[in-house]
Amino acid sequence: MDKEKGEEKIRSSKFSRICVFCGSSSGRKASYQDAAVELGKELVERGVDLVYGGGSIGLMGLVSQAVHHGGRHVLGVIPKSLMPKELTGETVGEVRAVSDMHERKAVMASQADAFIALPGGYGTLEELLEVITWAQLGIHNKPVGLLNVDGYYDSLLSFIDMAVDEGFISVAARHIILSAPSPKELLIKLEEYVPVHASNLIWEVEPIDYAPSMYDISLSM
Ligand SMILES: C/C(=C\CNc1ncnc2c1ncn2[C@@H]1O[C@H](COP(=O)(O)O)[C@@H](O)[C@H]1O)CO
Repeated sequence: MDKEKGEEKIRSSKFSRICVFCGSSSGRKASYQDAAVELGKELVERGVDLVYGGGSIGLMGLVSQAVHHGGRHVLGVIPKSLMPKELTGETVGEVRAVSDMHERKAVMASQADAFIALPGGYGTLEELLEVITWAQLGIHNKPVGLLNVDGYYDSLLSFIDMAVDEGFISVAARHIILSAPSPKELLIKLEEYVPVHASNLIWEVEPIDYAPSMYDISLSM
């Protein structure tokens, strides 16, 4: 059950909060911007809250505003040095200031039950690849999905398939990445995801303001 606007509302997702990585730019095609808004509305529809990198610029702004206007909680995690408004714009929802980019990623990851990457640039790719690597190492078991709007991630997926063929990524680790062309299809895949990539490693890191999730293997981030 999920309390929303004074009413009891049944959450139609098994996720409480999803982390979205996306461009601080809007991209050239309207379809990228439309997908960011559509993803935000889909999260609202399913009663899912958002954690993201803070800021109102680019696709980050569009997805966060869609979730906030739909009445769901938005948590933006921003390094103090990025907080001046000319860098990130006016952020909606709750803003948590952190000391650096490493802490930002750790907080975003610990606060989410799943990850979605919309189209984006270096920042998005770096955040995406880090959570995939963490899944491979068994630091978490949370689903990771690419919103492959208009085939934006086709060449990345082809590259990863090539890396599997060349023996640098295992077939099991390839299954960590889910992808779909629309938010609805992607969320269904994330909901149905069964982790196959297990690790026996025990991760012992100081927890940072940590709310454990059902997807965590150990208290790890
Ligand atoms: C660095 C400058 C402006 C960028 N402002 C950003 N504000 C908040 N978060 C950001 C910003 N730039 C990157 N991020 C993070 O990386 C991801 C997007 O990066 P991309 O390279 O645009 O894909 C995003 O998820 C944020 O976490 C002033 O020059």
